[in-house]
Amino acid sequence: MRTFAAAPSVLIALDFDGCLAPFVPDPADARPLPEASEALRRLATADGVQLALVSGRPLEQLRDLAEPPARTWLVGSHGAETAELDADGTLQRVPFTLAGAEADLLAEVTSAVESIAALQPGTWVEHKPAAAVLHTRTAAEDVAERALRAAHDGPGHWPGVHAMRGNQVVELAVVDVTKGAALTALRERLGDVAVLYAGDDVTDETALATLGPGDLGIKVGHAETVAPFRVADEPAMARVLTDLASWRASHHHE
Ligand SMILES: O=P(O)(O)OC[C@H]1O[C@H](O[C@H]2O[C@H](CO)[C@@H](O)[C@H](O)[C@H]2O)[C@H](O)[C@@H](O)[C@@H]1O
Repeated sequence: MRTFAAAPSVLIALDFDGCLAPFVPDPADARPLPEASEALRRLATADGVQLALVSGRPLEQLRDLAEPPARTWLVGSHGAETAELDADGTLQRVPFTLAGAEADLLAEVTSAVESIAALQPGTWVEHKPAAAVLHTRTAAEDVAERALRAAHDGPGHWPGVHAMRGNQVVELAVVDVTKGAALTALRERLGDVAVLYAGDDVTDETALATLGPGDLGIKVGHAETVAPFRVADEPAMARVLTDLASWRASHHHE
């Protein structure tokens, strides 16, 4: 981490749920830990540091829940949407629209997933610009597993549909995106930067897999990973960001 902190120019790219924000039953209640938010505020004003949040959340939701510092890059919907946050909180979007056929497919997928949720008590459907997400955190374990399998093996296998298992969710997207491809595009846009990426979920593995020499990959939690480093949970991740903010500040003054 000290070597990374000493690089002239760094991109610190972070997953949201399960990395900055602890899991909660209602996704609308998720918030970053205060220590993580404070560290991001310090990092945002440090020389040579760029910040990015890379999330499965739609962009506006990510901005409203995470309240990131101005000039933070936001990647939403697992990479389908990208924007930079202005000083006044406006999203400067890299354009994204669904093609007509994708929009039709999304309507069909949404209706199929709604039918599954209607049969499995405690499950519900989240609607995103390019995906429908079946949530099962508030269902009994056997019901959750049945619902996830039905969505994954049913509409999840339709041509043009990309199924992603997440933490007690399955997301069916009508565009072929990954956090890894989005992180690579962001790195190309920013030029010569060392990249720190941290995340907890399977979807974060595509981003962690893009990292190379000079970068820093951190897995949050106990799941299998390609990342060389690991922290136990969200509070431990917040401490990493706090240390990084301090080291970055002291390195700058050396
Ligand atoms: O890429 P992320 O920032 O980690 O977002 C992934 C998904 O996060 C949300 O769902 C997860 O967090 C919820 C709130 O803690 C929890 O209730 C749910 O079980 C988790 O899977 C969000 O609702 C999804 O849209 C994101 O794709």
